[in-house]
Amino acid sequence: MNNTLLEINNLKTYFDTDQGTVKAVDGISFKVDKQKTVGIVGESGSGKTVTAQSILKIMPWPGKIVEGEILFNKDDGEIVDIAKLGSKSDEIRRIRGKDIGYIFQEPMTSLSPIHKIGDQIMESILVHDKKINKKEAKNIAIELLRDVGMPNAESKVDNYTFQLSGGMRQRAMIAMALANVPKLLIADEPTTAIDVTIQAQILRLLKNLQKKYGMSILIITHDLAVVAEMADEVVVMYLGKIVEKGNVFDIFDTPSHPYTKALLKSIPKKGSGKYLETIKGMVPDPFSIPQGCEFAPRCEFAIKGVCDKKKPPVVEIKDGHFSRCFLHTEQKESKNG
Ligand SMILES: Nc1ncnc2c1ncn2[C@@H]1O[C@H](COP(=O)(O)OP(=O)(O)OP(=O)(O)O)[C@@H](O)[C@H]1O
Repeated sequence: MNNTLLEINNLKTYFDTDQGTVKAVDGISFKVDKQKTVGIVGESGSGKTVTAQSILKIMPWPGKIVEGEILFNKDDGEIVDIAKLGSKSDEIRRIRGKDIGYIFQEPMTSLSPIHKIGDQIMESILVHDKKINKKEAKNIAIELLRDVGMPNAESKVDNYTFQLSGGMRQRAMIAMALANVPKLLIADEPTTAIDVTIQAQILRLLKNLQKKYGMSILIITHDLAVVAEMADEVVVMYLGKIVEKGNVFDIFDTPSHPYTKALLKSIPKKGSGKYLETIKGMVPDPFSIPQGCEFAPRCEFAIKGVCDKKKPPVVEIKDGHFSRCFLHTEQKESKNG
């Protein structure tokens, strides 16, 4: 795992509810290499957020990791399996605050309304680094706020969240996530709640900060345009499973899975003035998963008697480019079974 920061193997996170089991994440595997960006895309309900929550061990009740590994490569070369850590253990608290930073769609889930933003950033630094005193921590907080493009960082450090605009709150949350220079930044729909001009600024900012701090980023979005802009590697999820993964060129230039192709058709083309094609049908109810390929009921290429009957194999189309689809094996032998 020398060059790999995070390696997820066959992860399954299920919710046992009164109505049945929701297999929110159902056997996914992917890697995040050092200083690289991986984008996870998929429609609502595909399991993107639960994947991020599993990595941090913050799944809402009754979410539970039932199988698989989440291997995290620590500084000293030690590998920790986060899947095996207790959600309240000292180790996961250290990893959450120090090694993995996270930002969400809604800043108020990680910012407190009753403390000054500077105090919140300082607190996070002081908890994890006993050698730093308060004054130094405040200077780091100001520097971080400058880094994230907060105007008048010296005075904003003493503001409460209600005194900030939406874009500024987003920046404060990013500063907070970066407080301890994490090795991995998880960004779950980081720009969905803010307006389009600010979105582009925030994405550019994340890229610059990645260079400055040498971080890896795991970005979660339903917006393929964001992935095209940010990601080196792309993971496409549908109903808890990875249907296709590969590098950003594989996915955008030679997409293979019908679901990825359909998602790509739904991206607006600049200046084309064309209406977007939406993917027909709806994501199935998690309690009535199709017997065969999960996407078959919506797939225009589905083969009757095959795709609606059995689960498709994962096929490696070319080095590092995988697709979970019968269309590959119907014509040629699967390399991966
Ligand atoms: N607390 C919970 N109890 C039961 N099921 C849950 C819970 N949280 C999430 N799920 C289910 O897990 C599945 C995956 O949800 P998840 O939020 O990861 O999807 P997503 O791809 O992030 O979608 P979105 O883009 O809408 O956030 C969904 O079927 C969802 O209903």
